[in-house]
Amino acid sequence: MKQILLIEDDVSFSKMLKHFLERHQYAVTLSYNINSASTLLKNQKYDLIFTDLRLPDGSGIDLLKQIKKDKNTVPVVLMTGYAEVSTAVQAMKQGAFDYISKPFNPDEVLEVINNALEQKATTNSTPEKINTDKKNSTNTEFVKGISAASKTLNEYIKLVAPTDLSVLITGESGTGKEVVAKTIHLESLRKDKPFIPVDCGAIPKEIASSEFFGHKKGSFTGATEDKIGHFEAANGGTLFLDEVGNLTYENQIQLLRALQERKVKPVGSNTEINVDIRLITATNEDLLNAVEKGTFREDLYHRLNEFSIKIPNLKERNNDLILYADFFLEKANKQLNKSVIGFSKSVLNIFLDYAWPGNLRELSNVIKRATLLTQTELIDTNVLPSELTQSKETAQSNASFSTKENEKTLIINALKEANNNKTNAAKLLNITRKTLYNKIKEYDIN
Ligand SMILES: Nc1ncnc2c1ncn2[C@@H]1O[C@H](COP(=O)(O)OP(=O)(O)OP(=O)(O)O)[C@@H](O)[C@H]1O
Repeated sequence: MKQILLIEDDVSFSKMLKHFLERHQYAVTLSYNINSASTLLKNQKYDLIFTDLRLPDGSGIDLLKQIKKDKNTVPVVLMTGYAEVSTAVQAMKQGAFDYISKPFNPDEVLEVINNALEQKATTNSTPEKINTDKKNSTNTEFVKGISAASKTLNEYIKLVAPTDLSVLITGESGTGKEVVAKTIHLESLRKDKPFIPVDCGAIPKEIASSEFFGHKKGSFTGATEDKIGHFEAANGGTLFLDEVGNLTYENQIQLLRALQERKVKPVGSNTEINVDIRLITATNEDLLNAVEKGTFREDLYHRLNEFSIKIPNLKERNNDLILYADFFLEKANKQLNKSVIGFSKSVLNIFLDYAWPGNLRELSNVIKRATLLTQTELIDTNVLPSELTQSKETAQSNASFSTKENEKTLIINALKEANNNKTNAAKLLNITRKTLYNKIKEYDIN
């Protein structure tokens, strides 16, 4: 029988909860303050800790910190009053498994407990809940989306990564082409070798061969030192050529030759160097069109395009938006040393309605700026750039219905994604479980 330590100073409420849990086959030990809970924790192992936020001798967060300090991996769930939700969210950032706000719905309690115990069974380490769920095992800053478009993308990445196929990544600016290239590298057998990104659009054509293949000291004016080229630097690993459509015809020939022969010769050298690289390229222009126009070599195009991946625009993966917004907020908080908790409802609606022409990069920038400007716990509309709020105003007259519809669809999708698990669906939507329950009722979702 699973052991739960329940810490709650409201005697009648704690007894009621204890009976309820015992009826559901849990063994419950009661404690009314932090002091006695700490003693109990020293002497016995529990599977779960359920603690009130406010206790007579301190806060549930103090206890949580102590538990984490002792490297105890027991999941901690906080119970809060409605007004304390923001503190509870902070607690989750400190490693609490979840929080549940009073008054409880019995189903909610059981669901949270099941989730916490399941999590405990599958992990031996402290749960860094939100982030580990979203990131892949290689620990890049790659958030896996949950929309259908993202799922296909993730599937392609997973399939192609362990091969040595050349990958051509296409997608609009800011959709994450470089992040995907890096993720492929990190999920490949070459992950311990270098990943060398090169922006082909930024290399003047006169020095492109020296950049790619290196040069010998004195081989041309200005060559004051030997220089290692990108191919050699990437040896054993992955070379990522961004904006590959910008290469001149002559550079394309040199590149093709190096890829075919797997050898490079630094400018001014007589010796060829063997190179073993995996090539990933990216472009936001239509390379096939360039091939048709004769500005991009067809043989090189096929050499680069052994496998192609198209990254969807952010608008095509609206269901991922809140997930990404949450990720960028966490990142901005860390970078700016702030602790903004989330977004107001109107901001989320604006985010969901906006076209995001600059894709994930624009979302990231908007959130970083808003985080910097926010003096309260939530990002509100007053810190959004005018292009977002203006487009909302013009859209507002005919979009209020679609916003509600949007919300309902988002909730249904999140529930589907989470296999009907309300806790996980609420997390995907970045709302509390309580709000999710209310909305399920409001929209009459089964
Ligand atoms: N899956 C993802 N998870 C987390 N962050 C992401 C993801 N995809 C993109 N980003 C972030 O979005 C921003 C843009 O990504 P990136 O530079 O890879 O886009 P890009 O398509 O290569 O852009 P460009 O075409 O302008 O070179 C970066 O800040 C990146 O960290």
